[in-house]
Amino acid sequence: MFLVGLTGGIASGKSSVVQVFRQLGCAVIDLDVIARHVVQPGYPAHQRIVEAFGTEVLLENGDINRKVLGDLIFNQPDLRQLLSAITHPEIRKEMMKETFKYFLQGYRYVILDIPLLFETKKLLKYMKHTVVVYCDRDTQLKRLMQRNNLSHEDAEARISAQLPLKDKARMAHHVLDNSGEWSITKHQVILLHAELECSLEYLPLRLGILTGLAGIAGLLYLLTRYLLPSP
Ligand SMILES: Nc1ncnc2c1ncn2[C@@H]1O[C@H](COP(=O)(O)OP(=O)(O)OP(=O)(O)O)[C@@H](O)[C@H]1O
Repeated sequence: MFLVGLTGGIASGKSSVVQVFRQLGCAVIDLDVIARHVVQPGYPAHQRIVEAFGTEVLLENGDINRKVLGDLIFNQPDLRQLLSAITHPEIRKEMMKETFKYFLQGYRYVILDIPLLFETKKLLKYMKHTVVVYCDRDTQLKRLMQRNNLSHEDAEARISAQLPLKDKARMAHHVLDNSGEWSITKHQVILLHAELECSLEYLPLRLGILTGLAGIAGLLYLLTRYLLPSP
């Protein structure tokens, strides 16, 4: 099995593309969903956040108040780093668990939907392929204004706060150009899925694990056959 990191920019069409991959039967892990999951009450990261930032970051029902926490770390690199140090290992653990689950189910590749794949870079080394859902800036602006009911100025500000999509596209192995009709994008997704599904890059890990398991089974057999006293 191998990992495929998928990213894009605000309103570039990432969620729409992920939906097609899911419809094609692909395994998809959404890092945003995991990030929200690991800070739920009862999870270790939740407790550490309360210890580090105080109970003022909690809602009445005990959930983390993401807005308050976000405001607290805004422009405070030390606090932002502290929050990352608490949450990132938990997110990675959960990601590994989900990936292993898909490995056992026999998937050849798993898509990781990671909004900040190229900005944080930490997960890049695990990705065999990277995919950027791209669209030209005018289209991105128009779709963002329409979807979020934003003024031209607000939409511009949100797009400008991100790494330019053109730069991300330059860094990716595959670019899905979502500037045009949806049917054209959908066709690109189908082609990419076929390419990834045909790739033999899933074999080394699968063979490695199978060889490891066969080795352990062989060792256990030898131990029981020759080392344990016969009844
Ligand atoms: N090819 C297309 N033609 C027309 N509209 C599109 C196309 N692709 C996406 N859209 C619309 O553009 C908007 C943004 O798409 P989507 O929500 O998939 O983007 P996103 O990258 O997941 O956004 P974000 O990361 O900000 O949540 C949605 O309203 C979607 O319906």
